[in-house]
This record gives sequence, structure tokens and C-alpha cells, in this order.
Amino acid sequence: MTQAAIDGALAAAGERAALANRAGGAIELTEVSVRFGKAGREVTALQRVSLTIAPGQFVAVLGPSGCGKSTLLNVIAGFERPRAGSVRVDGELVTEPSPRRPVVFQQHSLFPWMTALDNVAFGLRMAGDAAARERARHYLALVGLSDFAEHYPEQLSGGMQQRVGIARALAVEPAILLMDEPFGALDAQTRALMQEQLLGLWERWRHTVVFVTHDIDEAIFLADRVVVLGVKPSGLRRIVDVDVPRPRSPRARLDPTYQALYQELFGLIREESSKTFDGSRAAS
Ligand SMILES: Nc1ncnc2c1ncn2[C@@H]1O[C@H](COP(=O)(O)OP(=O)(O)OP(=O)(O)O)[C@@H](O)[C@H]1O
Repeated sequence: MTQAAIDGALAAAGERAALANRAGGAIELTEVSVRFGKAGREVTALQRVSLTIAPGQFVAVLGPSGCGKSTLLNVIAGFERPRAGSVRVDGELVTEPSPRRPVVFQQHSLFPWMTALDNVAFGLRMAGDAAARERARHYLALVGLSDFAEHYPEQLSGGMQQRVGIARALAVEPAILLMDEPFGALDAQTRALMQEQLLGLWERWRHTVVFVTHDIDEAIFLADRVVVLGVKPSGLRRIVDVDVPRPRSPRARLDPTYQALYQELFGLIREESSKTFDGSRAAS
């Protein structure tokens, strides 16, 4: 595909995505509590979490292991139902998963028997898109994988597979993109490139993104707001606005605002992590 064709695809996709965004992308959690297990042996994963995310906002969710980051994502996705409280997307109660809220996981969940192109086209076909393969080609181009359209997942590196997964999620042109440590399994260099590529895509289209990560640097680099969850008691600790100018390049890390924010979040996460560490020592 030539650069002109890619630019054309981007413009067309950008217009459609802008339309999708005008049609929504607002997320509202009200007093959401999630518990697992039976009475007496319950684990509280989320405790009365309230959070409003505006259409087009990029929100990172940060916190120590086990604080409920994935659970938060799963209630927005509709995979989990809260024990109490509500989750609404564009005013509608979330009761089940929807193709309008695709999730990209840490482990690329591609169909191994399908080529990269067919993996990307899959959701579009399910939605009855007659031009599924053509549209899928455009999205593969956007993640730089035009030349690998006919490759099977096992013939692609981990980073490439993850890019196919992102192309598949973007191809349905959702107003909301949910990402659960999508770059967690990648090496540092690939991860940095993927972060920049994701920001480039988001800056064009402004989907609402909820991005779960362990990584403070990744959260600040990508997000408009960072939501910090804690443990003991589990729940929302802090919401921090990231006032680092956009568009961001790797040099954004030199910005004093960035560095001050890093210090603040580092202290907070360390405090929360030490609670789990002390807890596991006490239990052992
Ligand atoms: N299906 C489940 N059944 C029982 N307990 C669960 C289930 N899912 C999550 N939990 C528990 O809920 C708590 C929050 O889990 P969650 O996976 O949301 O945390 P997390 O912050 O995403 O963790 P990590 O960073 O380690 O992935 C943990 O104590 C976990 O063991």
C-alpha cells in the first residue's frame, strides 16, 4: 500500500471515528463494588468506586498487583457485574459485553488458524460488513503490517501479534477502547514504539481509552488522567490530571511536570504496594 493510500485510509477512518465519537464514549461508574467468592471467604476487588470519563479521554489505571485494575476494566467491558453500584456508557447501563467496547489483552488473543488479515476482518464480518477484508487492510496498514497480511500469528513476533490485536479492535471503529496491560509482555524497545504508535492513532481519532498498566511511566506518557487504585481498603486512591503538553514525544519525559508527577505517583504506588507486601508476609 502506498503512503497516499494509507493517508486516504486514515482520513476516511478518521472521519468515521470522529462520527463514532460524536455518538458517544462517555463512561460513568457510580459507587461500584465488586466482590468475589462466597460469604465468609469473600475478596473485595473494588469498593465503592465512582469515576466519570468524558468522551475522547485517555485514562490510565494504575495500582499495585491485586488492587482491582482488571476488575475495573472488566466491569466497563461488561464481563463482570458489580455487586453494588452501576456502570453506564453513554447513559446506558452496562449489562453485557459489546463490540462497541473491544478489549485488548496482554496476551494477544488471535485466532491461530487465521491470517493477520482475517483476524482483523473477523469482527467486521460478524457485524455484516461486506467490505470487511478491504477495511481490515486499512487497519493493518495503520499498525504498519501491510506486508504481513497473509502471515499466521505463529509467524509474527509478540509485538506484531499485539499490533494485529490493536488493529482488530480499532477496525470496528469503537467509541471506547479498553486495554489491559496490552504492552506488558513486550521488550522495552518494542513497548516504547507501541506506546508512541498508540498515541499517534489516538491523537487522530480520540476514542475514549481506558488503559490498565503497572507502569507509572507508561501511564503518564499516554494519559490525560491517571486513576490510582489501592488495597486495604481496596478502591480509588487518587485521580491525577496529566498536564504534560500534547502531542507527546519521548522527550515529554524531560518535562518538569512529568517528573514531578512521576515522583508523586511513585510514592503513592510504593505505599500501596508495601501494604500487600506486609500482608503477604503476615499471612505466610
Ligand atoms: N474471578 C475471580 N475470582 C476470585 N477472585 C478474583 C477473581 N478475579 C479477581 N479476583 C481477585 O480480586 C482482586 C483484584 O483482582 P484484579 O485482577 O482486578 O487485580 P489487578 O490489579 O488487575 O492485579 P494484577 O495487577 O496482578 O493483574 C484480587 O485479589 C484477585 O485475586
